Amino acid sequence: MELTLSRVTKKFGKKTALDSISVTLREGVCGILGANGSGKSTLMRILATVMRPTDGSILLDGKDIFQLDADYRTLIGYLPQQVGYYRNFSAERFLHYMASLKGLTKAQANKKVEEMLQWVGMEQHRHEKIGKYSGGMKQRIGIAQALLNDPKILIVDEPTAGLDPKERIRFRNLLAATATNRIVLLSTHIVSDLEYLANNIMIIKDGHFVQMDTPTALLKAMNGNVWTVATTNELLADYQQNYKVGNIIRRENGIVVRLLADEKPSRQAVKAVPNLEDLYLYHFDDLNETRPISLHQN
Ligand SMILES: Nc1ncnc2c1ncn2[C@@H]1O[C@H](COP(=O)(O)OP(=O)(O)OP(=O)(O)O)[C@@H](O)[C@H]1O
Repeated sequence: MELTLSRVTKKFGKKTALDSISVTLREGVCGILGANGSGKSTLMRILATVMRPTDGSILLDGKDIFQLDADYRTLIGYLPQQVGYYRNFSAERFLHYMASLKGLTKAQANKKVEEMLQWVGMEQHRHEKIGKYSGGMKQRIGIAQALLNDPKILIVDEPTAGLDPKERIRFRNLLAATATNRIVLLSTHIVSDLEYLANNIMIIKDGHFVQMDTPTALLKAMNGNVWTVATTNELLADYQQNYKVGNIIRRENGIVVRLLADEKPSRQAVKAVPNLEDLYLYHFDDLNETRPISLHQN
């Protein structure tokens, strides 16, 4: 199965949210990595056919998804960033409602709702109202509804935003278990979501396609660009001014800075093994703005 995007463009008035994206997606998890506002949700909405592109085409095995229409929609599962849950519905009622919208028969729905409630560990909460659920519980019901029709293409938009670490890991594990024999598209700006999950990572920036490759290949390309440097408080500002700086670790006898540089930034710098945070920092340069630098006290 192949989903082929050719020159997919989306404009909102003068704003170009997606600019001529061409890429082919195959089975496995593809993580779409981009800073806030880079166009991830727009791309997901278009792939879910909630929105049409201004230009370009998307073919599923050679057929236009908008022409396939309902035949395409029966193949997809979509968990949007914001789900309009019915707060007064219980999980069980909500899943039955979604199953009927997806065209499952009563017998199919009974079987699938039961299976999903158990799979996401919500069987004990099935009669409670969704309005009372935690963020993580809502996301588990969200992924359950997306999988009711056993979709061949699963689209999940920033599913772990706002979840606590335990729920995030739980959700990631659920997603990992769904990845065989489907195209799974997962948008995120949280790199750790992709570490264990993604077969491929697509990087988009300001609506542009930057690159797509396996995490291993993306990290290999950064070999020799990531360094750690033991320094002092006084010299820290210099490094921050001249390099993209990631984690700063404070130790009793000084500071260790992780930074990106094409060449050895100082005599005492030591080459580090690149990780996905470095990749994010390399492309987006806004680690310091979007997330506070973690100050580990050793
Ligand atoms: N309906 C809309 N009308 C006007 N502009 C929009 C609309 N939807 C998105 N945009 C703009 O398009 C750009 C891409 O937005 P999009 O929501 O796709 O980004 P994103 O990467 O998903 O961001 P986030 O991580 O914050 O959700 C942004 O500049 C956004 O303001």
